[in-house]
Amino acid sequence: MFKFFKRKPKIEDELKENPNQPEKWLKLAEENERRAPEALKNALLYSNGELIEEVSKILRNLALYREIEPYLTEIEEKLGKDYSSFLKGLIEEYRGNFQKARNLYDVAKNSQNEKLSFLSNYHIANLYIKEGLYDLAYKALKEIEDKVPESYSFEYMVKKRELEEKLGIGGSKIIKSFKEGLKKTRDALGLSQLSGRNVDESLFEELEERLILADVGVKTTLELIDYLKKEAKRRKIKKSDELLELLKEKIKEMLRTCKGELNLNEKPSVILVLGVNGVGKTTTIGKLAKQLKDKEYSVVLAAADTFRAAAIEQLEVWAERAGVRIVKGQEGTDPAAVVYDAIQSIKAKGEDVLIVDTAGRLHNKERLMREIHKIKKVIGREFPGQPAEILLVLDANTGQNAISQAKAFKEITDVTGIALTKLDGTAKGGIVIAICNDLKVPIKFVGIGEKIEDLRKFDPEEFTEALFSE
Ligand SMILES: Nc1nc2c(ncn2[C@@H]2O[C@H](COP(=O)(O)OP(=O)(O)OP(=O)(O)O)[C@@H](O)[C@H]2O)c(=O)[nH]1
Repeated sequence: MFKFFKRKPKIEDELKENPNQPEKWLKLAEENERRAPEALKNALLYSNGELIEEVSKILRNLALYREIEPYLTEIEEKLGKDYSSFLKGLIEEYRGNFQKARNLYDVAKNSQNEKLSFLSNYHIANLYIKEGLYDLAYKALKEIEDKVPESYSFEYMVKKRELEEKLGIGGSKIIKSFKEGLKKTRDALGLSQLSGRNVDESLFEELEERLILADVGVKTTLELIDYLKKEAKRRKIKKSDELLELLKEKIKEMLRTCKGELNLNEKPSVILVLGVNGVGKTTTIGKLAKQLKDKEYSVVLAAADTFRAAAIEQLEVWAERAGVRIVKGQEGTDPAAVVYDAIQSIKAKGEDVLIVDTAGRLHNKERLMREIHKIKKVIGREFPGQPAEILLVLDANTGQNAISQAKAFKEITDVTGIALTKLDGTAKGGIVIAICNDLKVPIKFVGIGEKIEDLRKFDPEEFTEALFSE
């Protein structure tokens, strides 16, 4: 007997019979692209909005943004403005109108439907990421961290972790002491007081004033303000928070060009340290010696600032503190002779790093120039191509003066890196941006206190975040 084979009813027939099967409308949308827009609309309506996540995924996969538009009015009437705004947001995002999309998601993000609220914030965060506004993206993600649906949990976690990496937060990347160290500058800049304002001429003027007060320097300040004005116009930025985000990312971009590792590729590596008296040269040498020793380098100091006995003694104190050897001469000894002795000594003992302290009398430039050239010659004769690093120590408190000092030293010798001290004691931390932008010399270290551990490798993200974030 032939069993009568009942043809499996087509989805359409089943839905004709009973349209209230939202999952089936989804399936129809996936199988029949021509009917997909109407099917997605029905899936959404018959599920009373619960299938918004699945509907938006199919909409995105099939790029049916134009085709869904005719159904938005009915969706708004039956489900509400939050749903139609979210879908319009998807359409604008697809078209690359990020600002418009964000405004539409803003309407949907407070929806009663937790999933719709999550999706709207998630899309807002993604748009901020696309525009490089990482802090705002992170804030948007943080707002929804307890609303993440299972289907998004991995993707959400990865995105959040990536942002934490970019922003250098979480973990101990922005160390407390560093943030404290920059408190005076952060307070002086007072950028958080500019939050929630409209973007207008008075805001730009106030921002300009604060940047100059923090010693960013007129040239760099005007460059930054000019950039912000152009970008605010191009991106149609209305709120100060987005503008400040842009400023932060621009400063990071600027400072990244000044990031540099200490050059220790040779053995031994000779580091020549320059700087006028009082900037913190000896202290910085002590801190650096300790840091390198902690990294298993064997370090020797050469007291080639023989002009004053006090300088020799002071270096001895720091050598003691850091637990490293020191080679010195008598007060008044030829500095190059001290360096020669130090070189013979480390050649005999096979140490890794020689840090040479030099005199800091810039007022007698001719003499200083002769001294430094002679020292460099002795070093170069013994170790061709060295010194490996010529580190100029500048005092952040001296503000724009530090720049003229740096320019003077650059006339005497090439400078391969800067150590900027006393950032903790100054409200003029903006000098870091000015030095970077004016001198184009890598900033290798910043000093943030008198203690031996108060020397940080310069990290543009860490520095900028510490300037901006409370
Ligand atoms: N707050 C603070 N003080 C610092 C920092 N670096 C150095 N100092 C202080 O600045 C003063 C001068 O430091 P020195 O290392 O003696 O400066 P120098 O360049 O060697 O000066 P001379 O010894 O005269 O050659 C000292 O009191 C240091 O403790 C820093 O990063 N923060």
